[in-house]
Amino acid sequence: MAKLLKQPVKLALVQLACTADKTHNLAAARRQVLSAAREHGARIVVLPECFNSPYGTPYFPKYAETLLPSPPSEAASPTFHALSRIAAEAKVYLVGGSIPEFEPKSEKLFNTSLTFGPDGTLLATHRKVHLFDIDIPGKIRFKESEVLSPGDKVTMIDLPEYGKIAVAICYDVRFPELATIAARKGAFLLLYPGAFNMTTGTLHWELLARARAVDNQVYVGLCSPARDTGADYHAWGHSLIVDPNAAVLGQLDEKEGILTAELTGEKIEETRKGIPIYTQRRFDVYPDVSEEVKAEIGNPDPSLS
Ligand SMILES: O=C(O)CCC(=O)C(=O)O
Repeated sequence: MAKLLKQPVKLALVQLACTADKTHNLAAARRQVLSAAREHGARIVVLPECFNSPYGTPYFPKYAETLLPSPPSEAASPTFHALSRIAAEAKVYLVGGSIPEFEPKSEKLFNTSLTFGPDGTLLATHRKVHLFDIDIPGKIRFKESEVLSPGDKVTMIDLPEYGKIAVAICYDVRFPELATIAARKGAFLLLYPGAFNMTTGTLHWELLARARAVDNQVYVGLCSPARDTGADYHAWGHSLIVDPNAAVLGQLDEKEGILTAELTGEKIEETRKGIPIYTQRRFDVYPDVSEEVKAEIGNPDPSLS
């Protein structure tokens, strides 16, 4: 089998303290990404979900930027241009967390992640596919779909010197299908900018990272904003990197910080050799039940039915 990860690579997750001031957030992101590259030697750097705004449905329209047609003007998307410049300055692959995006043609809002290469070119755009709609009485109610529309694709990105990675956003991590398709298409690393909360963070954050890793025998990184108890939404923090055997290589607490880990192809190969689920799958006994499920519960986005 061809090597999934061609050479070792240092990954950094930047757990940024995100404020209501976009200009401040972009300057802070630049400082931290440069530090991840220059002081920690990272070549892939990740920012958190909604890193340049507070997280919450009232904020999405207010902070949204227009990305299409691409490339957007500086006025339409200051964040697009800031991320492109930061990636080129730091000479890293930069998974730019996510930002609220406004698409003028459809007049829809999306939660969108932009990834740039070390020369500052845009490599991929991922719009959050699964919107965060939950209601746990007495704990948390959140309905992204009141304001946002979902994306519709698995996002794979080819990093020529290393191999393929996949990017998705926060609630997307709860859907094993997305991760497994990405892994089967050859991703060595699944990255999720995310902002879990104080209820589901304790319950599921680490569990989901480890689950996606053990399901697929690939590296997984979840990158959160730092917790701000003065904000409306209290992010869980605890950004973490998990290896293909589901061991946690490192995890931050709730404060601002940079987490790094060295990823190697040998670890993926050793894991898959020891527990060879990769070649033991029984596709002959896994029927595609998606049509039956859609017939029973409908499509989550009625516009897709
Ligand atoms: O899945 C969860 O519990 C949290 C998801 C979330 O915070 C998000 O999608 O932004």
